[in-house]
Amino acid sequence: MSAAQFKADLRRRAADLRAEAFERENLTAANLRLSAALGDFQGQVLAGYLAMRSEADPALAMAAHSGDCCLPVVARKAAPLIFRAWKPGEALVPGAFGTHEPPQSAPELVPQVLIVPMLAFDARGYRLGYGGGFYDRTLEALRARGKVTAIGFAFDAQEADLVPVEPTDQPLDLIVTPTRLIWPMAT
Ligand SMILES: Nc1nc2c(c(=O)[nH]1)N(C=O)[C@@H](CNc1ccc(C(=O)N[C@@H](CCC(=O)O)C(=O)O)cc1)CN2
Ligand SMILES: Nc1ncnc2c1ncn2[C@@H]1O[C@H](COP(=O)(O)OP(=O)(O)OP(=O)(O)O)[C@@H](O)[C@H]1O
Repeated sequence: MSAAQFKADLRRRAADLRAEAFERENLTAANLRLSAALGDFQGQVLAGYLAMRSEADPALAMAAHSGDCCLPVVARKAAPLIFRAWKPGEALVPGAFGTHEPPQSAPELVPQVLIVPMLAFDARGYRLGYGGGFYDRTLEALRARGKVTAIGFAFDAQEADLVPVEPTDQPLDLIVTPTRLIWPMAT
């Protein structure tokens, strides 16, 4: 089975596991842990996300961040995401794939630290998203420009033994769950 097929299979199972975890997990605890981790990045531009489906919602940690915040915007398919400035409570407009995004009038920002959503992760820091390759392309482009920190935010139940890896996959620098801070092991 190819990594891509295996990923598609894992995606379906991971979505079910995440939905179950979403019902029982404590997002306040998770956000406190995320906020603590973001303490090292005060004053830096933070990219968060607007939680969809059963994603762990980072809204509290975004609101507590001391520094500019932005949200991802799908500029086009098979391209890196762009980011537009946003503060909790500000208006959003409908975007691609059922997302919501800041309006075009919001300035484009280049994040220095990102909270990254996902379906599954492993202890090496590899992650599985919805399959668009958006965060992989985005992190590749940002890392080519300079220092950037990618923090995965997830429920513990989203940990997989080994997420299948393709050459284009960009690993996470840190993963925050309601109970743990995971510093990915070198591969
Ligand atoms: N909250 C959140 N915002 C985000 C992302 C995300 O993963 N989570 N993105 C991360 O990239 C970008 C949006 N990309 C997305 C890509 C695909 C799907 C999606 O629903 N895919 C379908 C399959 C669609 C198809 O095959 O045509 C699915 O998963 O069922 C959603 C968002 C930017 N904003
Ligand atoms: N930097 C890149 N350049 C070219 N193709 C890429 C790049 N990054 C990812 N891809 C391609 O995009 C496709 C989807 O990637 P993948 O399955 O890793 O997405 P994902 O991590 O689940 O999604 P996302 O990053 O949007 O949350 C793969 O076929 C991969 O080959």
